[in-house]
Amino acid sequence: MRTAPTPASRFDAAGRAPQLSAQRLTLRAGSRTLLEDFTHTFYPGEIWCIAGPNGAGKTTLISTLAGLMKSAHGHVEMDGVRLADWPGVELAQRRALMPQSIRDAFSARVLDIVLLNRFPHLTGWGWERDDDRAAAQAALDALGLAPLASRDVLSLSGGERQRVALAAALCQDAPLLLLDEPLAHLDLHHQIDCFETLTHWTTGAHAASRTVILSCHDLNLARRFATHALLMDGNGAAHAGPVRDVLTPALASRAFGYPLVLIEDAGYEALVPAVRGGPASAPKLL
Ligand SMILES: Nc1ncnc2c1ncn2[C@@H]1O[C@H](COP(=O)(O)OP(=O)(O)OP(=O)(O)O)[C@@H](O)[C@H]1O
Repeated sequence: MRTAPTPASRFDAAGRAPQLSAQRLTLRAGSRTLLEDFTHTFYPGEIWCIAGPNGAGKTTLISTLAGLMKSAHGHVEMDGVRLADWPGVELAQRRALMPQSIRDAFSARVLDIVLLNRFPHLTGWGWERDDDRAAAQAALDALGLAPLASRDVLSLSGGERQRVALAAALCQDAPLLLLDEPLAHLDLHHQIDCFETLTHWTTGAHAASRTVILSCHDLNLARRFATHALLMDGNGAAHAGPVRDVLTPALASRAFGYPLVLIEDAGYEALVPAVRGGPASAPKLL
């Protein structure tokens, strides 16, 4: 989707102020253009799934939206201000990033690892206060991790460590969550728990202030739990919009280079890979 830049102060039809906006963003990796001239505004109350094939540029985009990578062209604004103009601590109070991979270099209790993400809120000598410890405990509770609070982080399984990383991002208490493959290593039950936690996090009293942008390879969970999707093809183009308008058989087949069909049963829908030589309903790739 390539659209003209819009003023950062633009409100949507529901009167919501933009939380994050990409203005004419172009992302490159070596000689490849991953995303070209992309302009889009993200509003509070939305859960965005960034989808696309391996190497399409999902991590690159999330890192750029977080202000950790420079774009080749264009810029990103948060609350109407360019990311580059935000002081570091204030930026960390406004957006939390969960990276794709975490490597722990030392032993530490799970609770203390989660508490590290309270750093943008610490004052004075930098010691955490009761409300910081309460925030860390609440984040662990939200993801069913309270029983692991005293465990050494080095002893966790891959899925447990992934959920602790998500708890740490939640504990940062920033209204914008940028999550790079938060479902990686999680079994189906915990993937759904994770999405339900994020849905709860962005609805109700918080719908006017909180946004989630995550990358995810499971198109069906995205169709069920995300409100919007951004589908990258890795060659510069992207489609952005309501999740069911974007993660369609036609658009997803083209982006992933494999025909997908949408099957429906008892009110449920699923995008599944077409069987080679199977029924003619599978879309032909253009
Ligand atoms: N320094 C670099 N030089 C050249 N290419 C790079 C460099 N860094 C990253 N890339 C390439 O940029 C592309 C986008 O990488 P990115 O990690 O953003 O993709 P992704 O969509 O998140 O992939 P995945 O689904 O595999 O996690 C990849 O093809 C990667 O090899």
